[in-house]
Amino acid sequence: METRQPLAPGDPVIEVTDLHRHYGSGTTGYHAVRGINLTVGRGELFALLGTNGAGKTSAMELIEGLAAPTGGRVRVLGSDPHRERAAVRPRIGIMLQEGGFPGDLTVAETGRSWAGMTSGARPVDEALELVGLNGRRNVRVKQLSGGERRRLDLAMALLGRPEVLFLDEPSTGLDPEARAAVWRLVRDLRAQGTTVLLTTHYLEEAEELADRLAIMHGGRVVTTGTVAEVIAGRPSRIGFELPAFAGTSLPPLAGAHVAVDGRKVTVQTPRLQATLTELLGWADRHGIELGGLDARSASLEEAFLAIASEAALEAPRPPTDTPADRPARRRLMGLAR
Ligand SMILES: Nc1ncnc2c1ncn2[C@@H]1O[C@H](COP(=O)(O)OP(=O)(O)OP(=O)(O)O)[C@@H](O)[C@H]1O
Repeated sequence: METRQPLAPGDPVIEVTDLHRHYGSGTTGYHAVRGINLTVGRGELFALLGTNGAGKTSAMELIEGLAAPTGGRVRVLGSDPHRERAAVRPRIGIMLQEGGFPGDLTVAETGRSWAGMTSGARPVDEALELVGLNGRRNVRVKQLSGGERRRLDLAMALLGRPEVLFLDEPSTGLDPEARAAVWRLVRDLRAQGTTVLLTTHYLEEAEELADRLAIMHGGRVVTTGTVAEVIAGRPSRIGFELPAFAGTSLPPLAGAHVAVDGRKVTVQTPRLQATLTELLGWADRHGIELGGLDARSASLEEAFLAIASEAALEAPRPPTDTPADRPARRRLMGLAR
């Protein structure tokens, strides 16, 4: 009989040490994952972000056990997910970027055939209900909209009632309402103790959901931490337009960086409140109206763009031809037609 190690909240569920992935060999080979380290605790939602081609999917596949690493070590629920996949697979759920389920099967038939390959711990109807697809049970997969297919991919990942859920760009192609519903579902699953590793291009999604995140570039993790930690130290921004005849020059704004483009002014400052107070006091004293005044703390998006452009100066260049890696991924899951 299967024995499950009881895990306490926060116990490491995913442990990745010095992970490498190399595709091909010689001059045509490419080192896509270059020594990443990360740990995800039980019930934690960790988001893997990065520029296109940063190596997120390549790393995810190794952590999911779909491929063997070139170097380094992965442990999921204490086991090697590739070599000990029979032990790990029933306890994890994987939502691929494109599920690739046969188009001629109906939603319910897809659920039944996929349930046969999982522990079957969650009934098909319950999984379809969770993603709002119960009303589409008798529709063929090829007749589903892109967003509905995405939700079917998620429902299939939930069938085994997984302890660890891997979500590869889960809300791509979803309308705002469906995206909000997926976020609610992911939050509920996490609240029930499910550990989630997620890749996304939507920084808002990471901001909404992630307990911690890592930003990858050129196969490496360039930054990791909570959203607040990643944003910390990034300057806030004040933008406004001066009137045609301001009649006086801007105040010194200690510690801030000021860029003037015609009448448009952008101020970057590590001390938003102090700089804004100084600026508004100056405008008030001189009777100057600051047009379109906008002051905001650094967002994850700004932090991401700054980090990515800093990292791009040092990162290796990827190959120019795009390999057909996604079909390979479906094949690894046993889904290719
Ligand atoms: N099968 C393969 N053979 C050779 N190179 C590959 C293969 N699969 C991926 N790569 C290369 O490895 C790099 C990382 O790709 P990967 O798909 O992991 O990045 P990603 O961060 O998921 O990108 P995206 O955000 O665009 O999905 C890319 O330069 C890609 O071209």
